[in-house]
Amino acid sequence: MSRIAIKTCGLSTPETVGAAVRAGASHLGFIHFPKSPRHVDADRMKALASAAPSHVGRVAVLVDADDDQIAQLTGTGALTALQLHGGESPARVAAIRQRFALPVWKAISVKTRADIDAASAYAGAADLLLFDAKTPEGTLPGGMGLRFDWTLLRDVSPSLPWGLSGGLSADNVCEAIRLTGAPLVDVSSGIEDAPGIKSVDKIMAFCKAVSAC
Ligand SMILES: O=C(O)c1ccccc1NCC(=O)[C@H](O)[C@H](O)COP(=O)(O)O
Repeated sequence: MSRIAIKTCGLSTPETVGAAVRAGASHLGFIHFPKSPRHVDADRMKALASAAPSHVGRVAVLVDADDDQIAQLTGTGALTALQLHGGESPARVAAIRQRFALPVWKAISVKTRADIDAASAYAGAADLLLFDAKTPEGTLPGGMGLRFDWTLLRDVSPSLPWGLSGGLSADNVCEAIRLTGAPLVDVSSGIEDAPGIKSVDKIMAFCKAVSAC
């Protein structure tokens, strides 16, 4: 496994889960958001997550989900974390973390340095911040293959564990890590042939690139 943690996100088949595990991903991400081409329903998510070995993190990605939706995914031990990728406030993040007793990752949409600075409001509420590119109004809040200006993270010491996301691929991930010092990288579009269609070859290439950085 690479010294940099890797989350391969938007997995929806046993084949690509297996490939990510073999390639050395530290975390597997599953999207539960019907508007996404990567959406998996609760039963499928639990089956995919349960099939992964216990040393690999299994993260459910949700967008402004209510407690009933979250309850359908949790409680079986299949998941190890919840990633909140909508407009959840610090208070809502803290409430979800307390009610569901799972670590919570909060995605932070970044366009400017102010977006990064404002993420300190999640200290004490979230367990990890995932800095991702801000996406255009009316599109998906993540998984768009867009990157932000990585130099915005220079000289930043986030108050929480953190990761970098948005527009990463095997070709650019080492530059991203060099510029930001990210301890965790998250990828979706960069390991796909088309939205929602993961590529085993690209999963392998991404993880190999990270471990060679
Ligand atoms: O991937 C999706 O379809 C998605 C939909 C709604 C909310 C979040 C979503 N993805 C979250 C992720 O963690 C992605 O890996 C992250 O945004 C990076 O995506 P990409 O730029 O495509 O690598």
